[in-house]
Amino acid sequence: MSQARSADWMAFVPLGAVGEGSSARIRGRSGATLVVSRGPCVRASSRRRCGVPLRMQVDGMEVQIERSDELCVMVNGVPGPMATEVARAVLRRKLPLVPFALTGPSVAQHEASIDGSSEVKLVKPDAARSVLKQIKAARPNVVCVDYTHPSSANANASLYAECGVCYVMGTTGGDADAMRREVADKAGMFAVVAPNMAKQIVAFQAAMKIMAEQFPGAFEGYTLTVVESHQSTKADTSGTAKAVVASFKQLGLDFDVDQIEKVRDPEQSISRMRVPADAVSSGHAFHTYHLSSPDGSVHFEFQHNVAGRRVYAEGTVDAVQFLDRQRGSGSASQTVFDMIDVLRSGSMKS
Ligand SMILES: NC(=O)C1=CN([C@@H]2O[C@H](COP(=O)(O)OP(=O)(O)OC[C@H]3O[C@@H](n4cnc5c(N)ncnc54)[C@H](OP(=O)(O)O)[C@@H]3O)[C@@H](O)[C@H]2O)C=CC1
Ligand SMILES: O=C(O)C1=N[C@H](C(=O)O)C[C@H](O)C1
Repeated sequence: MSQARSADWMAFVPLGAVGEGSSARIRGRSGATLVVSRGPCVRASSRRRCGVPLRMQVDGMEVQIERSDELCVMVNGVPGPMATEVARAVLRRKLPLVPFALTGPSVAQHEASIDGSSEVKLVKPDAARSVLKQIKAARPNVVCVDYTHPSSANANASLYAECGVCYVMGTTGGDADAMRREVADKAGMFAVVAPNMAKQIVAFQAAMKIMAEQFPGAFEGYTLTVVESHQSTKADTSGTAKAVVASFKQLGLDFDVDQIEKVRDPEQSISRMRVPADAVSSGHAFHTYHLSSPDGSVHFEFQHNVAGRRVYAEGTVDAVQFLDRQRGSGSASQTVFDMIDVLRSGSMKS
């Protein structure tokens, strides 16, 4: 029985891990009981079940999912650092974490442990559709969180829409307009798409947007420089910087996102951007936006510097809970949101 793992909502047992004719009883975090037994399939029971359990085969395992209409969260991109951080935040908030995560094609491991307490089975892109459809069938109120790779953001968004799974898209570098159109066109779909989930940075983005809307052209003739430093593994130009640049353009600055300077060299991050050494590779986002008047006599500088990722993870879970309330509210006048909408709704906690 050493390989048998329990979640409150699912039996997740390699065939062969339980002896023929034997069974085991495991108590989950919320007190729900899981009964695992060897037979033609693995059987499980839970206090929250509603209806006949669904059986699925994943990577040589037979898994039985208890049906339930409670909110649960599937975090895709594990074992990537951002997805892992969100999975931790889901557990901290005591929300049910789906023990499956879509993962990248080159990921060698088959499972990941979240804080040593919850195991997540990693699902390669070729099995993603089948697994997601089955999870949706058993757990209609699942919400997916996507922290994957710029190159997979739109394909994953299309898959969520195809399966009717509401989602929070944190992955940057995709075509956000295409995602919004797809969600808007599909009945019952809700999504939050945003390049930054940190409450205070979202407030800064909102302030710049409001300034640009109320005072278009106020910085006409000024010059702008934008420099952003991130860990060397970051694939794209910061999506946050691109969003802020859109407001600067409305304020009259002649600037293209191609002019955003990216710092990905650890030495530069430390010496030039003053990133703490322990955050250089483990995760950081240091942004400086500098505006100068035509004669050089007036300067503005805006800066937001984040070490680590926890602030985004907390905001992401706020977005999940916001989406869950939206879809449950019965009013569907808006179905696609950004984090400014989430902030305005009062749903952001810290
Ligand atoms: N909105 C926000 O607040 C924030 C957004 N981000 C964004 O989140 C994204 C992820 O960041 P980070 O964790 O640092 O990135 P990493 O590139 O370090 O990790 C991404 C993970 O996703 C995996 N992956 C690749 N393709 C797929 C796929 N098709 N399906 C599922 N998983 C896949 C990768 O696997 P493999 O190694 O095989 O490629 C990797 O394990 C980035 O776009 C980043 O900009 C980050 C922080 C905050
Ligand atoms: O990749 C990251 O790390 C981050 N990505 C987001 C972005 O592209 O703006 C948000 C933050 O900068 C961290």
